[in-house]
Amino acid sequence: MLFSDPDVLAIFTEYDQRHQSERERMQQLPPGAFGELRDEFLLPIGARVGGYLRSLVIAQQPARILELGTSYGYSTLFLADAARENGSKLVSVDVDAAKQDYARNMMQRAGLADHVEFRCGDALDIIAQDQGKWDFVLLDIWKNLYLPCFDAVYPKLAEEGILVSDNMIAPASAREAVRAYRGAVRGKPDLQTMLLPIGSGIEMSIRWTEGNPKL
Ligand SMILES: C[S@@+](CC[C@H](N)C(=O)[O-])C[C@H]1O[C@@H](n2cnc3c(N)ncnc32)[C@H](O)[C@@H]1O
Repeated sequence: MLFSDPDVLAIFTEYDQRHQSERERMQQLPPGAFGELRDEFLLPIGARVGGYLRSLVIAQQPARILELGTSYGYSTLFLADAARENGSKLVSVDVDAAKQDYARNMMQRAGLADHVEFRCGDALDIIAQDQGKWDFVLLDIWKNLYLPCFDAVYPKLAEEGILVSDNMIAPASAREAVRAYRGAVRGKPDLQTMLLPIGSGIEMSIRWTEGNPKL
């Protein structure tokens, strides 16, 4: 079972049902129509990645978690549930206020609202405005923004902090942006990085700086 709390599980089931019906709708769209409609869809990380990230966060116990790309709150549900378990602070960022309102309502109904702070605005501005370090970052916004977001968030990734990015394998249309992102990540000598074949492909990068006494 993904969630033991029945209120959280009920909200996950709602997301899952919406996702199933959206998949059918997506398959019926005429070629080229998706681009204009993409904000109507959840575009979620999926249950396997969500479950993996929830376990990872509970195991790592990050003090501060940053989610770039709230959308309607599907991935937020997994991170907020883990944040509650740990007493971590989760900040979730999206430029679309209506989607965040939906996500906020879902987190309230799940009983997780006290464990998420929603920040609405451009991810690059919000990253720049926050002076603290991040112990866990989920990067899941539009793929052309992966590289600038990485450049902005990398200096703020804590020692032993984990950066996870979604869509490293699919969709194929994101490949070019993903390659540029992966190249930049691999250029940083203090990041250890692994591509995991889970869901649409996630990459996990951990900061281990030379001189860390654990090395
Ligand atoms: C793929 S969706 C996120 C899906 C979500 N993580 C989930 O699993 O349900 C990408 C999101 O990035 C947001 N986004 C796009 N450009 C942005 C920007 N410049 N700043 C912040 N969010 C942005 C979009 O509004 C969209 O909701």
